[in-house]
Amino acid sequence: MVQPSTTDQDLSLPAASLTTSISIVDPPGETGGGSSVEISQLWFLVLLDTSLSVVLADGSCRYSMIPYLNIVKSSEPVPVADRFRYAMFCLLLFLCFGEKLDEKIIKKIQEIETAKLAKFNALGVFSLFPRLGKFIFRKSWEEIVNLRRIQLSVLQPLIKVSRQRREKVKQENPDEKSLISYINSLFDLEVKEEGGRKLVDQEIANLISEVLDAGSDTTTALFEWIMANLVKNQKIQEKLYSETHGVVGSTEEIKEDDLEKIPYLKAVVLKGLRSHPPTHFVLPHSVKEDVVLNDYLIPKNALVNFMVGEMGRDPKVWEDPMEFKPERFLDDEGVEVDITGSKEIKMMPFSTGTRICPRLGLGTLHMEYFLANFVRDFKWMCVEGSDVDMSEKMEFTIMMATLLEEHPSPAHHQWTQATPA
Ligand code: HEM
Repeated sequence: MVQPSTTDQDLSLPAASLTTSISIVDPPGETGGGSSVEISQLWFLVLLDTSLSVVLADGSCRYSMIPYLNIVKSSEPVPVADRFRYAMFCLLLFLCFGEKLDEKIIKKIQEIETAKLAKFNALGVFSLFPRLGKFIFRKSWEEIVNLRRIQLSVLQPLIKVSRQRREKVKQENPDEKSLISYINSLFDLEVKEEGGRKLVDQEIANLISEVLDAGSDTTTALFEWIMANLVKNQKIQEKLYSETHGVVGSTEEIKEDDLEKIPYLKAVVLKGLRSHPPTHFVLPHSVKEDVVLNDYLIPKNALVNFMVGEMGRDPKVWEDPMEFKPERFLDDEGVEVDITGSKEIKMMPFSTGTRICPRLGLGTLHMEYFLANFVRDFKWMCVEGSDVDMSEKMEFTIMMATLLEEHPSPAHHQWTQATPA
């Protein structure tokens, strides 16, 4: 979800975490089984060797493979969500700046974002009412403001370099139609209400920070929930594997165009979005005029929110709502469900209306891409004798209460869940 800032408009949203033992074995139907080192290497490779979204000047969006071949060998269990979140940070920073940043800078930016969100979450319900929150939690608020200063000091040099580069390219070729990045589009933005002025660095830093938070935690939470469900529901995992394998085979890389050919993959992602939406509320909205709804008066400017989590789990709308049944999203013609709210609202993980998540397509694409690659390359299982703990924990998004961990072992590669804190 969107990064809470220190303006009155922002809020931080709830989240949850998981604990289980999971081992990776050969995909169904495959023979042989790589050694632990090979599997270990592949695991990290799959996480970090990822496609990056590249938006062209004509508005088209393409994925090009830009590898993050950051193979890590570790004998310690590694929290899966942390690795995934880092991979998302790499992706999103590339999207923002149009270039692969130095790893140290990526980690620094991530560290500041994480600290900021943690502080904001600590405000609890007062994050919804920043004016009050500022007053009651003065010290925490000062810390948040300080973190934002540090954040600006890290982002500002990057913004400066990008701005100079942009100006140089424009001078040399005013009709330049090459690759653009998010930051370049921000440089071109004009604030009409304020005489067409351009955005200042602090505003650009805020918008970049918003994308990082909105795009990393949401996707990470959803990924962890879907993987946990696939571990619990082996038949569904096998079906997903065979449908994915049927389209791409075992040797080829799964590309964006391939994802379109795997309706079952889309159904699995939709199922995850329905019963484990990363945020159980949207950002606060308000009505512009007094409105009467079902005999209730909603006064002008009153804050309004929606119980997104409850909607997707409503037994009046969804039979056996917590059952993992991706089939219910499929009909003879493929995937059948409207998640934008334009026809009906049975679930709204991305919200609806004019403030609907602006990167709904990108979020779904990331999820499908990672899941397809994960399931095509490995079989994910609980380590014998353990089960997945599906309790929820509220953070910035709804995470698993016990962290899912990847745990290298001499015999084979395993995942275990961390002991709940
Ligand atoms: C599974 C993935 C995602 C989910 C479930 C999700 C969900 C949401 C929701 C519920 C909102 C609030 C809308 C409202 O208040 O009405 C939102 C806003 C937003 N999301 Fe996403 N999102 C996802 C991925 C992403 C990604 C990948 C990006 C960026 C790369 C992104 C960028 C944003 C931004 C910038 C906003 C704020 C829009 C505004 O202020 O009007 N989201 N998202």
